[in-house]
Amino acid sequence: MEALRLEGIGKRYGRKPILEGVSLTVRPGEVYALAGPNGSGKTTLIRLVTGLAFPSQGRALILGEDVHKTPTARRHLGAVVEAPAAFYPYLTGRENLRLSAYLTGVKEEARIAEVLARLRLLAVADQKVESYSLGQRQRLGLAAAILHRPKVLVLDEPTSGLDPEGVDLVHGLLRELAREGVAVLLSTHHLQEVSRYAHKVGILGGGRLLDEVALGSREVYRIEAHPLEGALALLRALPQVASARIQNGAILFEGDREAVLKALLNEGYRVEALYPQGFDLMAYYQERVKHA
Ligand SMILES: Nc1ncnc2c1ncn2[C@@H]1O[C@H](COP(=O)(O)OP(=O)(O)OP(=O)(O)O)[C@@H](O)[C@H]1O
Repeated sequence: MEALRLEGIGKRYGRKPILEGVSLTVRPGEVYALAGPNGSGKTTLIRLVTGLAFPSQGRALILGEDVHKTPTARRHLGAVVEAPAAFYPYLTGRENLRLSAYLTGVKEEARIAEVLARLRLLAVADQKVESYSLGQRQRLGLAAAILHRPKVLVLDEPTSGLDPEGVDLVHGLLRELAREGVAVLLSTHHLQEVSRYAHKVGILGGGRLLDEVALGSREVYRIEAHPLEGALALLRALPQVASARIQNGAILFEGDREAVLKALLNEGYRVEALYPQGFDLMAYYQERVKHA
């Protein structure tokens, strides 16, 4: 079963539709990254998923329970939505986590030390939060979110405001948590970094989920064929080709290379090279958003 399921969820503020009919699923152990230009609705979607906003349409299910109808649905959820998360400034990091532990029913003190260590906060654990840097607060927010070992973790731009070391730490942690079976949904503007370990990327634009890219399953090839424009038109007409475009004097295409080669040679095109190419998520994203 999916850990997180959105069914046609949407939000309007007054008469203004912000999001419409967004459906997606995140399975245990999967990392789902939400991307989209500023104002495309990433934060709104995350607020809907975490129950901070009420949907105008559709529903959000965590382990099969409706977030907005069943208060207990959120017991499996860990989240950082407003970053950095709010803490009592006059308490230490450890004391703040003790409070979160109490509220979420975590009894072991050792678990607090464990998450502090995991977020590399042990050195400042007994300092008041008011003395924390922005990055330290961000990491404390994540520590509080994972304290009760949630099965679903939802994060709004978890790496914003972090230094490169902090960014690596957070990506490493999310990758590990996914390996441990946690379902992770995060929003990000850092597609390149996230694409190294995310399983799916959802692209938001114009209030809708424009596309979903399953990473690791895209077969992309570069082919040098002449004449180029005619070859591109031919590839685009082939049912075995999902997408094709020109880049630096060659065609990048996604699809069945045998079928492409056969079709080009049959039509008398000159093929000089054909080789696999890593999927360029950034270029794909820009293309997708441009035509939204
Ligand atoms: N409470 C609200 N009332 C009215 N409009 C809102 C409200 N909250 C968000 N919006 C509008 O919804 C749209 C989506 O905003 P949202 O913050 O979800 O986008 P985002 O993709 O997270 O943007 P960014 O990348 O800048 O963080 C924006 O046009 C914003 O002005």
